[in-house]
Amino acid sequence: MDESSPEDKENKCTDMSDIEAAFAAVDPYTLLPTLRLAQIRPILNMPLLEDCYEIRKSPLHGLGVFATKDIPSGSLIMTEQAVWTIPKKALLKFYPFDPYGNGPSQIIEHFASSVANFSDDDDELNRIGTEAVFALDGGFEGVEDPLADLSEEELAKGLARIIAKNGKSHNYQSDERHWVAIFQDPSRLNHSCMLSAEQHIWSSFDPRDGAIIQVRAARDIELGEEVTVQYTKPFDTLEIRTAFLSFHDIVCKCTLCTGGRGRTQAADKRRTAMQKAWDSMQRNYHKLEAAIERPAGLRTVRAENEKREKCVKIARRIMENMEIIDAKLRPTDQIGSFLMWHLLQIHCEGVRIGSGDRDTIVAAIDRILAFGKTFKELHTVMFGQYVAQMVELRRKIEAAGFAGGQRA
Ligand SMILES: C[S@@+](CC[C@H](N)C(=O)[O-])C[C@H]1O[C@@H](n2cnc3c(N)ncnc32)[C@H](O)[C@@H]1O
Repeated sequence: MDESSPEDKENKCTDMSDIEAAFAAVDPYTLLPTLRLAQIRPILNMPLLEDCYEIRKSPLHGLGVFATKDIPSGSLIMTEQAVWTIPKKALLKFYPFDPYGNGPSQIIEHFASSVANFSDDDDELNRIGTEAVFALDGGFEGVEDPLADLSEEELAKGLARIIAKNGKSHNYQSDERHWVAIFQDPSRLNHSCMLSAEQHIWSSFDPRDGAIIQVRAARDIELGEEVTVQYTKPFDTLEIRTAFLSFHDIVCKCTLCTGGRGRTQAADKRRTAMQKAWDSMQRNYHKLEAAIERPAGLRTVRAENEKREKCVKIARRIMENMEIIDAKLRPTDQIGSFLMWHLLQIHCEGVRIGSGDRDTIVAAIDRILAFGKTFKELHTVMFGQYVAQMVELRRKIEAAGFAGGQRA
Protein backbone atom coordinates (compact mmCIF):
# COMPACT_ATOMS: atom_id res chain seq x y z
CA MET A 1 0.00 0.00 0.00
CA ASP A 2 1.25 3.47 -0.87
CA GLU A 3 1.06 5.45 2.32
CA SER A 4 2.60 8.63 0.99
CA SER A 5 0.37 11.68 1.02
CA PRO A 6 -0.49 13.63 -2.16
CA GLU A 7 1.74 16.34 -0.78
CA ASP A 8 4.62 13.87 -0.57
CA LYS A 9 4.08 12.93 -4.18
CA GLU A 10 4.26 16.56 -5.20
CA ASN A 11 7.46 16.95 -3.23
CA LYS A 12 8.91 13.85 -4.78
CA CYS A 13 11.65 15.57 -6.73
CA THR A 14 12.65 18.14 -4.19
CA ASP A 15 15.26 18.23 -1.49
CA MET A 16 17.63 15.75 -3.03
CA SER A 17 20.72 17.45 -1.73
CA ASP A 18 21.31 14.90 1.05
CA ILE A 19 21.04 11.99 -1.31
CA GLU A 20 23.11 13.66 -3.96
CA ALA A 21 25.80 14.51 -1.43
CA ALA A 22 25.78 10.93 -0.21
CA PHE A 23 26.08 9.63 -3.75
CA ALA A 24 28.90 12.03 -4.44
CA ALA A 25 30.71 10.48 -1.50
CA VAL A 26 30.58 7.04 -3.06
CA ASP A 27 31.13 8.13 -6.64
CA PRO A 28 33.66 5.61 -7.93
CA TYR A 29 35.24 8.27 -10.12
CA THR A 30 36.30 10.17 -7.04
CA LEU A 31 37.65 6.97 -5.53
CA LEU A 32 39.53 5.34 -8.37
CA PRO A 33 41.96 7.92 -9.78
CA THR A 34 43.31 8.71 -6.35
CA LEU A 35 44.18 5.13 -5.49
CA ARG A 36 47.89 4.51 -5.25
CA LEU A 37 49.63 1.32 -4.46
CA ALA A 38 50.25 2.44 -0.90
CA GLN A 39 46.52 2.85 -0.42
CA ILE A 40 45.72 -0.40 -2.15
CA ARG A 41 48.19 -2.35 -0.03
CA PRO A 42 46.03 -2.50 3.07
CA ILE A 43 43.24 -3.94 0.91
CA LEU A 44 45.72 -6.38 -0.51
CA ASN A 45 46.78 -7.33 2.96
CA MET A 46 43.86 -9.70 3.20
CA PRO A 47 44.95 -13.04 4.58
CA LEU A 48 46.43 -15.39 2.06
CA LEU A 49 45.24 -18.98 2.26
CA GLU A 50 48.66 -20.46 2.97
CA ASP A 51 49.98 -23.55 1.16
CA CYS A 52 46.78 -24.08 -0.74
CA TYR A 53 48.22 -24.97 -4.16
CA GLU A 54 50.98 -26.79 -5.96
CA ILE A 55 52.25 -26.58 -9.51
CA ARG A 56 52.23 -29.85 -11.41
CA LYS A 57 51.38 -31.45 -14.75
CA SER A 58 47.93 -30.55 -16.05
CA PRO A 59 45.56 -32.38 -18.40
CA LEU A 60 44.82 -28.99 -19.98
CA HIS A 61 48.39 -28.14 -20.90
CA GLY A 62 51.94 -28.39 -19.55
CA LEU A 63 51.99 -27.30 -15.93
CA GLY A 64 48.98 -26.07 -14.00
CA VAL A 65 48.00 -24.94 -10.50
CA PHE A 66 46.22 -27.50 -8.28
CA ALA A 67 44.47 -27.12 -4.92
CA THR A 68 46.28 -28.93 -2.10
CA LYS A 69 43.33 -28.36 0.25
CA ASP A 70 39.68 -27.35 -0.09
CA ILE A 71 39.65 -23.68 -1.06
CA PRO A 72 36.50 -21.80 -0.05
CA SER A 73 35.06 -19.32 -2.55
CA GLY A 74 36.67 -15.91 -2.24
CA SER A 75 39.92 -17.11 -0.69
CA LEU A 76 43.08 -15.33 -1.70
CA ILE A 77 45.10 -18.06 -3.39
CA MET A 78 48.09 -16.10 -4.67
CA THR A 79 49.45 -12.61 -4.47
CA GLU A 80 52.69 -11.64 -6.16
CA GLN A 81 54.68 -8.66 -7.35
CA ALA A 82 55.44 -8.66 -11.11
CA VAL A 83 58.90 -9.91 -12.05
CA TRP A 84 58.86 -7.86 -15.24
CA THR A 85 56.56 -5.14 -16.64
CA ILE A 86 56.97 -3.81 -20.11
CA PRO A 87 54.97 -1.31 -22.25
CA LYS A 88 52.99 -3.15 -24.94
CA LYS A 89 53.92 -0.73 -27.70
CA ALA A 90 57.58 -1.10 -26.93
CA LEU A 91 57.02 -4.81 -27.06
CA LEU A 92 55.95 -4.67 -30.70
CA LYS A 93 59.32 -3.25 -31.53
CA PHE A 94 61.08 -6.04 -29.72
CA TYR A 95 59.99 -8.82 -32.00
CA PRO A 96 62.79 -9.80 -34.30
CA PHE A 97 60.32 -9.81 -37.22
CA ASP A 98 59.28 -6.34 -36.20
CA PRO A 99 57.89 -3.94 -38.85
CA TYR A 100 59.67 -1.00 -37.19
CA GLY A 101 63.00 -2.59 -38.00
CA ASN A 102 64.35 -2.53 -34.47
CA GLY A 103 66.88 -5.15 -33.56
CA PRO A 104 66.24 -7.97 -31.07
CA SER A 105 68.80 -6.51 -28.70
CA GLN A 106 66.16 -4.12 -27.33
CA ILE A 107 64.16 -6.85 -25.66
CA ILE A 108 67.32 -8.23 -24.13
CA GLU A 109 68.30 -4.77 -22.92
CA HIS A 110 64.89 -4.26 -21.35
CA PHE A 111 65.04 -7.66 -19.74
CA ALA A 112 68.56 -7.03 -18.45
CA SER A 113 67.67 -3.64 -16.98
CA SER A 114 64.29 -4.61 -15.51
CA VAL A 115 64.75 -8.19 -14.41
CA ALA A 116 68.35 -9.27 -14.42
CA ASN A 117 69.46 -6.10 -12.67
CA PHE A 118 66.43 -5.56 -10.53
CA SER A 119 68.70 -5.78 -7.57
CA ASP A 120 71.91 -3.90 -8.33
CA ASP A 121 73.88 -5.38 -5.51
CA ASP A 122 72.48 -8.85 -5.16
CA ASP A 123 73.61 -11.32 -7.81
CA GLU A 124 71.68 -14.14 -6.19
CA LEU A 125 68.38 -12.23 -6.55
CA ASN A 126 69.23 -11.39 -10.15
CA ARG A 127 69.89 -15.05 -10.85
CA ILE A 128 66.57 -16.09 -9.26
CA GLY A 129 64.64 -13.43 -11.26
CA THR A 130 66.31 -14.42 -14.51
CA GLU A 131 65.74 -18.14 -13.98
CA ALA A 132 62.12 -17.55 -12.98
CA VAL A 133 61.39 -15.80 -16.28
CA PHE A 134 63.45 -18.22 -18.39
CA ALA A 135 61.58 -21.20 -16.89
CA LEU A 136 58.15 -19.95 -18.04
CA ASP A 137 56.09 -21.68 -20.70
CA GLY A 138 57.04 -21.24 -24.34
CA GLY A 139 60.50 -19.75 -23.87
CA PHE A 140 63.51 -21.97 -23.50
CA GLU A 141 62.34 -25.53 -22.86
CA GLY A 142 65.23 -27.92 -23.31
CA VAL A 143 67.86 -25.17 -23.30
CA GLU A 144 70.09 -25.50 -20.27
CA ASP A 145 71.63 -22.03 -20.20
CA PRO A 146 69.90 -19.65 -22.64
CA LEU A 147 72.35 -16.82 -21.94
CA ALA A 148 75.36 -18.96 -22.85
CA ASP A 149 73.85 -21.33 -25.42
CA LEU A 150 71.72 -19.07 -27.64
CA SER A 151 72.38 -16.33 -30.18
CA GLU A 152 71.05 -12.85 -29.46
CA GLU A 153 68.19 -13.39 -31.89
CA GLU A 154 67.21 -16.76 -30.39
CA LEU A 155 67.31 -15.24 -26.93
CA ALA A 156 65.09 -12.31 -28.03
CA LYS A 157 62.64 -14.67 -29.73
CA GLY A 158 62.40 -16.77 -26.57
CA LEU A 159 61.76 -13.73 -24.39
CA ALA A 160 59.12 -12.47 -26.83
CA ARG A 161 57.39 -15.88 -26.71
CA ILE A 162 57.45 -15.85 -22.90
CA ILE A 163 55.74 -12.46 -22.91
CA ALA A 164 53.20 -13.52 -25.53
CA LYS A 165 52.26 -16.68 -23.59
CA ASN A 166 52.42 -15.41 -20.03
CA GLY A 167 52.01 -11.63 -20.15
CA LYS A 168 49.04 -10.10 -18.37
CA SER A 169 47.74 -6.72 -19.55
CA HIS A 170 47.35 -3.80 -17.21
CA ASN A 171 47.58 0.00 -17.07
CA TYR A 172 49.18 2.50 -14.75
CA GLN A 173 47.10 5.52 -13.86
CA SER A 174 49.84 8.03 -14.66
CA ASP A 175 50.76 6.39 -17.94
CA GLU A 176 48.63 6.22 -21.08
CA ARG A 177 50.40 3.20 -22.50
CA HIS A 178 49.18 -0.36 -22.10
CA TRP A 179 51.54 -2.59 -20.18
CA VAL A 180 52.22 -6.29 -19.91
CA ALA A 181 53.31 -7.86 -16.63
CA ILE A 182 55.04 -11.17 -16.06
CA PHE A 183 54.38 -13.02 -12.82
CA GLN A 184 55.83 -16.31 -11.66
CA ASP A 185 53.29 -18.76 -10.17
CA PRO A 186 50.23 -17.01 -11.73
CA SER A 187 51.83 -17.74 -15.13
CA ARG A 188 51.03 -21.40 -14.49
CA LEU A 189 47.28 -20.75 -14.39
CA ASN A 190 45.66 -22.46 -17.34
CA HIS A 191 42.52 -21.17 -19.03
CA SER A 192 39.06 -22.65 -18.59
CA CYS A 193 35.82 -21.34 -20.09
CA MET A 194 34.32 -22.35 -16.71
CA LEU A 195 36.97 -20.72 -14.54
CA SER A 196 37.42 -21.51 -10.87
CA ALA A 197 39.43 -18.39 -9.97
CA GLU A 198 39.80 -14.78 -10.98
CA GLN A 199 42.94 -12.76 -11.35
CA HIS A 200 43.12 -9.05 -10.78
CA ILE A 201 46.14 -6.87 -11.38
CA TRP A 202 46.59 -3.83 -9.18
CA SER A 203 48.66 -1.34 -11.10
CA SER A 204 49.80 1.52 -8.99
CA PHE A 205 49.77 5.15 -10.01
CA ASP A 206 53.33 5.06 -11.28
CA PRO A 207 55.01 2.32 -13.41
CA ARG A 208 58.07 2.54 -11.16
CA ASP A 209 55.99 1.01 -8.37
CA GLY A 210 55.35 -2.15 -10.39
CA ALA A 211 52.20 -4.22 -10.40
CA ILE A 212 50.68 -6.74 -8.03
CA ILE A 213 48.42 -9.64 -8.89
CA GLN A 214 45.76 -11.26 -6.73
CA VAL A 215 44.20 -14.59 -7.58
CA ARG A 216 40.98 -15.42 -5.76
CA ALA A 217 38.69 -18.43 -5.79
CA ALA A 218 35.52 -17.60 -7.74
CA ARG A 219 33.80 -20.64 -6.23
CA ASP A 220 34.62 -23.45 -3.80
CA ILE A 221 37.55 -25.41 -5.20
CA GLU A 222 38.05 -28.97 -4.01
CA LEU A 223 41.34 -30.53 -2.99
CA GLY A 224 43.07 -31.82 -6.14
CA GLU A 225 41.06 -29.64 -8.56
CA GLU A 226 42.89 -27.45 -11.04
CA VAL A 227 42.71 -23.72 -10.37
CA THR A 228 41.86 -22.02 -13.66
CA VAL A 229 41.21 -18.50 -14.90
CA GLN A 230 39.56 -17.26 -18.08
CA TYR A 231 41.69 -15.65 -20.77
CA THR A 232 38.62 -14.61 -22.78
CA LYS A 233 35.95 -11.99 -22.07
CA PRO A 234 33.06 -12.78 -19.70
CA PHE A 235 30.24 -13.23 -22.24
CA ASP A 236 32.20 -14.64 -25.17
CA THR A 237 30.42 -17.48 -26.94
CA LEU A 238 32.21 -20.63 -28.10
CA GLU A 239 32.82 -19.16 -31.57
CA ILE A 240 34.39 -15.96 -30.23
CA ARG A 241 36.41 -17.81 -27.58
CA THR A 242 37.71 -20.25 -30.16
CA ALA A 243 38.74 -17.42 -32.50
CA PHE A 244 40.55 -15.60 -29.69
CA LEU A 245 42.24 -18.70 -28.30
CA SER A 246 43.32 -20.03 -31.69
CA PHE A 247 44.92 -16.66 -32.43
CA HIS A 248 47.07 -17.48 -29.39
CA ASP A 249 47.62 -21.05 -30.60
CA ILE A 250 45.38 -22.54 -27.93
CA VAL A 251 42.94 -25.35 -28.61
CA CYS A 252 40.92 -25.27 -25.42
CA LYS A 253 40.59 -28.58 -23.60
CA CYS A 254 38.41 -27.30 -20.73
CA THR A 255 35.34 -29.14 -19.44
CA LEU A 256 32.93 -26.85 -21.27
CA CYS A 257 34.66 -27.07 -24.65
CA THR A 258 34.97 -30.86 -24.40
CA GLY A 259 31.58 -31.39 -22.72
CA GLY A 260 29.42 -31.81 -25.81
CA ARG A 261 27.28 -29.58 -28.00
CA GLY A 262 24.32 -29.45 -25.62
CA ARG A 263 26.34 -27.84 -22.89
CA THR A 264 28.15 -25.35 -25.09
CA GLN A 265 24.89 -24.34 -26.74
CA ALA A 266 23.16 -23.75 -23.40
CA ALA A 267 26.14 -21.71 -22.18
CA ASP A 268 26.18 -19.71 -25.42
CA LYS A 269 22.49 -18.92 -25.07
CA ARG A 270 22.91 -17.64 -21.53
CA ARG A 271 26.04 -15.63 -22.36
CA THR A 272 24.43 -14.11 -25.47
CA ALA A 273 21.44 -12.94 -23.40
CA MET A 274 23.80 -11.34 -20.88
CA GLN A 275 25.82 -9.69 -23.62
CA LYS A 276 22.63 -8.28 -25.13
CA ALA A 277 21.50 -6.87 -21.80
CA TRP A 278 24.99 -5.50 -21.17
CA ASP A 279 25.08 -3.73 -24.57
CA SER A 280 21.60 -2.36 -24.03
CA MET A 281 22.63 -1.10 -20.61
CA GLN A 282 25.62 0.70 -22.09
CA ARG A 283 23.39 2.29 -24.76
CA ASN A 284 20.87 3.37 -22.15
CA TYR A 285 23.63 4.82 -20.06
CA HIS A 286 24.77 6.98 -22.99
CA LYS A 287 21.15 7.97 -23.66
CA LEU A 288 20.84 8.96 -20.05
CA GLU A 289 23.94 11.11 -20.23
CA ALA A 290 22.62 12.79 -23.38
CA ALA A 291 19.18 13.33 -21.85
CA ILE A 292 20.72 14.95 -18.80
CA GLU A 293 23.01 17.22 -20.80
CA ARG A 294 20.25 18.37 -23.15
CA PRO A 295 18.77 21.68 -22.01
CA ALA A 296 15.13 21.35 -21.04
CA GLY A 297 14.23 24.12 -23.50
CA LEU A 298 11.96 26.61 -21.85
CA ARG A 299 12.88 26.57 -18.18
CA THR A 300 9.36 25.89 -17.11
CA VAL A 301 8.47 23.48 -14.32
CA ARG A 302 6.70 21.35 -16.93
CA ALA A 303 9.73 21.14 -19.20
CA GLU A 304 11.97 20.29 -16.25
CA ASN A 305 9.54 17.60 -15.12
CA GLU A 306 9.37 16.09 -18.60
CA LYS A 307 13.13 15.93 -18.75
CA ARG A 308 13.27 14.34 -15.34
CA GLU A 309 10.57 11.81 -16.25
CA LYS A 310 12.57 10.82 -19.32
CA CYS A 311 15.72 10.37 -17.25
CA VAL A 312 13.89 8.26 -14.70
CA LYS A 313 12.49 6.05 -17.48
CA ILE A 314 15.96 5.44 -18.88
CA ALA A 315 17.40 4.82 -15.41
CA ARG A 316 14.71 2.18 -14.88
CA ARG A 317 15.66 0.52 -18.16
CA ILE A 318 19.25 0.37 -16.92
CA MET A 319 17.99 -1.44 -13.84
CA GLU A 320 16.00 -3.90 -15.95
CA ASN A 321 19.11 -4.67 -17.99
CA MET A 322 21.02 -5.27 -14.78
CA GLU A 323 18.37 -7.59 -13.49
CA ILE A 324 18.62 -9.77 -16.59
CA ILE A 325 22.38 -10.02 -16.13
CA ASP A 326 22.02 -10.67 -12.42
CA ALA A 327 19.53 -13.48 -12.97
CA LYS A 328 21.79 -15.25 -15.44
CA LEU A 329 25.19 -14.73 -13.88
CA ARG A 330 27.20 -17.64 -12.50
CA PRO A 331 30.44 -17.42 -10.55
CA THR A 332 32.07 -19.27 -13.43
CA ASP A 333 31.35 -16.32 -15.72
CA GLN A 334 34.36 -14.30 -14.63
CA ILE A 335 32.30 -11.52 -13.24
CA GLY A 336 34.06 -10.36 -10.12
CA SER A 337 36.39 -7.48 -10.27
CA PHE A 338 35.95 -6.48 -13.89
CA LEU A 339 32.37 -6.92 -14.81
CA MET A 340 30.48 -6.19 -11.65
CA TRP A 341 32.58 -3.20 -10.85
CA HIS A 342 31.74 -1.60 -14.19
CA LEU A 343 28.17 -2.70 -13.97
CA LEU A 344 27.74 -0.96 -10.67
CA GLN A 345 29.66 2.08 -11.74
CA ILE A 346 27.34 2.56 -14.69
CA HIS A 347 24.28 1.72 -12.75
CA CYS A 348 25.00 3.84 -9.74
CA GLU A 349 26.14 6.79 -11.80
CA GLY A 350 23.16 6.40 -14.11
CA VAL A 351 20.66 6.40 -11.33
CA ARG A 352 22.41 9.18 -9.45
CA ILE A 353 22.48 11.60 -12.33
CA GLY A 354 19.39 10.41 -14.08
CA SER A 355 16.84 10.41 -11.42
CA GLY A 356 15.62 12.78 -8.84
CA ASP A 357 13.04 10.16 -8.01
CA ARG A 358 13.69 8.91 -4.50
CA ASP A 359 11.85 5.60 -5.08
CA THR A 360 14.16 4.81 -7.96
CA ILE A 361 17.23 5.75 -5.97
CA VAL A 362 16.26 3.70 -2.95
CA ALA A 363 15.36 0.75 -5.15
CA ALA A 364 18.70 1.12 -6.90
CA ILE A 365 20.58 1.01 -3.63
CA ASP A 366 18.68 -2.09 -2.57
CA ARG A 367 19.55 -3.65 -5.89
CA ILE A 368 23.20 -2.79 -5.40
CA LEU A 369 23.10 -4.25 -1.92
CA ALA A 370 21.54 -7.42 -3.29
CA PHE A 371 24.42 -7.57 -5.74
CA GLY A 372 26.63 -7.16 -2.73
CA LYS A 373 25.64 -10.64 -1.63
CA THR A 374 26.93 -12.09 -4.87
CA PHE A 375 30.03 -10.07 -4.36
CA LYS A 376 30.49 -11.21 -0.83
CA GLU A 377 30.55 -14.71 -2.18
CA LEU A 378 33.23 -13.66 -4.60
CA HIS A 379 34.97 -11.51 -2.02
CA THR A 380 35.97 -8.94 -4.56
CA VAL A 381 37.93 -6.59 -2.42
CA MET A 382 37.13 -3.26 -3.97
CA PHE A 383 33.50 -4.07 -4.10
CA GLY A 384 33.45 -5.00 -0.45
CA GLN A 385 34.37 -1.40 0.31
CA TYR A 386 31.81 -0.12 -2.11
CA VAL A 387 29.04 -2.13 -0.51
CA ALA A 388 30.00 -0.78 2.89
CA GLN A 389 29.57 2.72 1.51
CA MET A 390 26.23 1.77 0.03
CA VAL A 391 25.04 0.47 3.37
CA GLU A 392 26.04 3.79 4.88
CA LEU A 393 24.24 5.65 2.12
CA ARG A 394 21.09 3.63 2.68
CA ARG A 395 21.31 4.43 6.38
CA LYS A 396 21.57 8.14 5.60
CA ILE A 397 18.60 8.00 3.27
CA GLU A 398 16.56 6.21 5.90
CA ALA A 399 17.61 8.79 8.48
CA ALA A 400 16.52 11.52 6.09
CA GLY A 401 13.10 9.90 5.90
CA PHE A 402 13.32 8.62 2.36
CA ALA A 403 13.17 4.90 3.06
CA GLY A 404 10.99 2.85 0.74
CA GLY A 405 9.87 5.97 -1.05
CA GLN A 406 7.88 7.15 1.94
CA ARG A 407 8.53 10.17 3.98
CA ALA A 408 8.65 9.41 7.67
C1 LIG B 1 50.07 -18.83 -18.96
S1 LIG B 1 50.46 -20.37 -19.67
C2 LIG B 1 49.65 -21.48 -18.61
C3 LIG B 1 50.60 -22.42 -17.94
C4 LIG B 1 51.24 -23.45 -18.82
N1 LIG B 1 50.38 -24.62 -18.95
C5 LIG B 1 52.61 -23.85 -18.34
O1 LIG B 1 52.96 -25.02 -18.51
O2 LIG B 1 53.34 -23.03 -17.84
C6 LIG B 1 49.45 -20.26 -21.08
C7 LIG B 1 49.60 -21.40 -22.05
O3 LIG B 1 49.04 -22.62 -21.54
C8 LIG B 1 48.32 -23.32 -22.56
N2 LIG B 1 46.89 -23.45 -22.12
C9 LIG B 1 46.31 -22.77 -21.12
N3 LIG B 1 45.04 -23.13 -20.96
C10 LIG B 1 44.78 -24.08 -21.88
C11 LIG B 1 43.59 -24.83 -22.23
N4 LIG B 1 42.42 -24.68 -21.60
N5 LIG B 1 43.68 -25.72 -23.25
C12 LIG B 1 44.85 -25.88 -23.92
N6 LIG B 1 45.99 -25.20 -23.65
C13 LIG B 1 45.96 -24.29 -22.65
C14 LIG B 1 48.47 -22.51 -23.82
O4 LIG B 1 49.54 -23.04 -24.56
C15 LIG B 1 48.85 -21.13 -23.32
O5 LIG B 1 49.63 -20.43 -24.25
